[in-house]
Amino acid sequence: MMIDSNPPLLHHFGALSSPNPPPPPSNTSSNLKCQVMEECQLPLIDLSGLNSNDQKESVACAAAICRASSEWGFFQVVNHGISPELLKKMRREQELLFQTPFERKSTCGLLNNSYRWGSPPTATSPKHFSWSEAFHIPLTKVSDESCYGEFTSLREVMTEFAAAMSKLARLLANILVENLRHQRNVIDDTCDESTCFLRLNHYPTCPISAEIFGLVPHTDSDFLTILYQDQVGGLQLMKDSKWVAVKPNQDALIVNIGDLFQAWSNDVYKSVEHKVMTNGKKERYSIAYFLCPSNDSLIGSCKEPSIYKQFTFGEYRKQVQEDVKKTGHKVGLPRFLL
Ligand SMILES: C=C1C[C@]23C[C@@]1(O)CC[C@H]2[C@@]12CC[C@H](O)[C@@](C)(C(=O)O1)[C@H]2[C@@H]3C(=O)O
Ligand SMILES: O=C(O)CCC(=O)C(=O)O
Ligand SMILES: [Fe+2]
Repeated sequence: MMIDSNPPLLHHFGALSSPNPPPPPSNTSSNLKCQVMEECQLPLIDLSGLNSNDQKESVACAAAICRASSEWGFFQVVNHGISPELLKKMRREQELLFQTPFERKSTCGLLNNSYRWGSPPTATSPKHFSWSEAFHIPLTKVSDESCYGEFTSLREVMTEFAAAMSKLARLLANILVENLRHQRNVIDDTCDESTCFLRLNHYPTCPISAEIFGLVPHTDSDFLTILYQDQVGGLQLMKDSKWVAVKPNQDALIVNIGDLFQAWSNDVYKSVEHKVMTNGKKERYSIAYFLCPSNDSLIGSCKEPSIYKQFTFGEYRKQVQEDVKKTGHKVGLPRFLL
């Protein structure tokens, strides 16, 4: 019997689509507009500017971060302080992890039992289905020996990787907070090691159609996300009401603003919708670091009049989960408009 490392995506997708053969996900109006895909270079920011002795240069670098967060909600950073060796080691461990037989990944308690595939499990239509698998791990569990079984080297590398991503995420988030001249340090007050997440994503090749989602369109529910992707491509984001494809850059990490920074900044920083499209020939890997606060953290606007009701992060997550369960998709911030 052949042992498969991939989850039964084809079987599950087929069951959601009828008649035979399965059609691609039905196009929303915004998807229809993107038949000819534009590829974009995200704003590229060299973080070595932040350490410059020339104050003008460090101020300009911080300003570029804030401008991109407001105009694009997305940017890429080079000279980010995470060594290429560590990134390479992390990718190798990620590949080995996902090559583990599906039965084992999904049942043996690996990484805090955080394995998921084709999510959400409640998807009833192809347009809510994600052709991917992931481990979504709370940072508190990253160094926990009991989460790894025989994957001992994964633990060592992932602990180092998570620490480096945390440091970078905090650096960027604090620049964004300071830019709005806010007194309280919202990041240091609400986020710590125990509240953030690391998500290891794997997008197996998809033999059906390039119009199937690797990850359904969504915004991230955090303050900000740092993404380490491979060179395959497939990430797309909304820019000026059009889907544009992100051109991979092997020296860069991608940063995107999440819903909490949009709410806190009263729409100055933008949490932009993004998605991943599948590839028929090449599998794809990425890792996302989510800078999240504790569930009881109150998120309110840093200035008046506020566009959104105040909410705790716990309330926000609950609402997202309820919406995904009921409607198949995340509604997000519009639920909290005043
Ligand atoms: C299918 C879904 C799971 C997800 C919410 C969503 O409707 C869309 C994308 C998913 C995502 C990706 C980023 C974060 O990991 C996450 C917590 C989020 O806010 O959107 C997850 C959601 C999830 O895994 O529950
Ligand atoms: O894999 C990617 O490029 C994006 C992943 C993502 O959006 C997420 O994990 O929230
Ligand atoms: Fe995302």
